[in-house]
Amino acid sequence: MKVDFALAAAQADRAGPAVRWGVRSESDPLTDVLLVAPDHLAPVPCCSVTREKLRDGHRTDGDRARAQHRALVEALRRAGAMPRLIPGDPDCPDMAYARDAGLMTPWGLLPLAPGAPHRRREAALLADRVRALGVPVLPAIGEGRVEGGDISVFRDGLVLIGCSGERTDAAGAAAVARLFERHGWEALIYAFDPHFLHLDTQFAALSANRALACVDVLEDRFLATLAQRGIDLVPVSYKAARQLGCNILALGGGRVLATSGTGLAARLAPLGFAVEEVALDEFTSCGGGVHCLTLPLARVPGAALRAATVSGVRAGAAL
Ligand SMILES: NC(=[NH2+])NCCC[C@H](N)C(=O)O
Repeated sequence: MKVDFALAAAQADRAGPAVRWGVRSESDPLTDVLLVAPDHLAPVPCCSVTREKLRDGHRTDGDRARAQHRALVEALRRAGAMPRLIPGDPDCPDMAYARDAGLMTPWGLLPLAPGAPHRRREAALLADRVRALGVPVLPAIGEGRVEGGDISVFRDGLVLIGCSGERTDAAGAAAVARLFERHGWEALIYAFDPHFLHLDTQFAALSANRALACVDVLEDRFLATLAQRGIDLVPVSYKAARQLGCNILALGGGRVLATSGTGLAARLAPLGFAVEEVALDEFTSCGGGVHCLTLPLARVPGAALRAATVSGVRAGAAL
């Protein structure tokens, strides 16, 4: 699935001024989402899950990865979100994890500063490609290291920032916190061990007051802080989290996309969530799931109706 810049620009033109770029939460209805084509996906021994898979003989099957990615794109489209697919780069084997090199804020895309050396080039590439879609791009983060998998723009006024010291360090976390605090948001920084890679492998929003959480791994102080903010947690085991079972994407209105095989659909149905599962083992074997593969560009409160009404037009313009 090759996508070039001319096509990206055409997508931008057809989207027109109707798109309200920006994300104020992890669970408002998702209307526009960026993905990076996985043509150059390869397992890099840069995180615990991938190291374990390589030890067990895993090799990426490119055709299978592309087919799984296409199914993810289709699931997003069916859910009323417009997928924007940009090309990856031959020197960036992890760039399909679109979440990590940039952060969509309420004020535009913030190019980040990945801590993993092999991912550093991604930030500038992503920023250029996102700009070509017509999305406002902010000045890049100036200090420290930050990856998007560590940031949860949880709900309007509250951002959570994971800080392992490796992918995201104290200076980078503080720089992101300052940006949000300048706009009157509360920013909470949570320090954890680099073994767990990113905050989004242990924690992900389901709604404005509920999240999936690997409670065995998250520290009690952080769990208490979440409880004080009125956030209820649905526990996920450490084994499930290693299979990216925490790494879900809330679509808004109680709809959720998850990696298949995690049993979340049955667990979340009684809580009123409709979970669609997508097979993504080519990607989970390289350490990332649905949340890592998607970078929301626009979430619009109350947009479900709009997405449903115009989905024919929007789908026609996508990809
Ligand atoms: N947001 C995420 N959890 N991304 C997962 C990225 C996985 C990738 N192999 C890396 O280690 O960088």
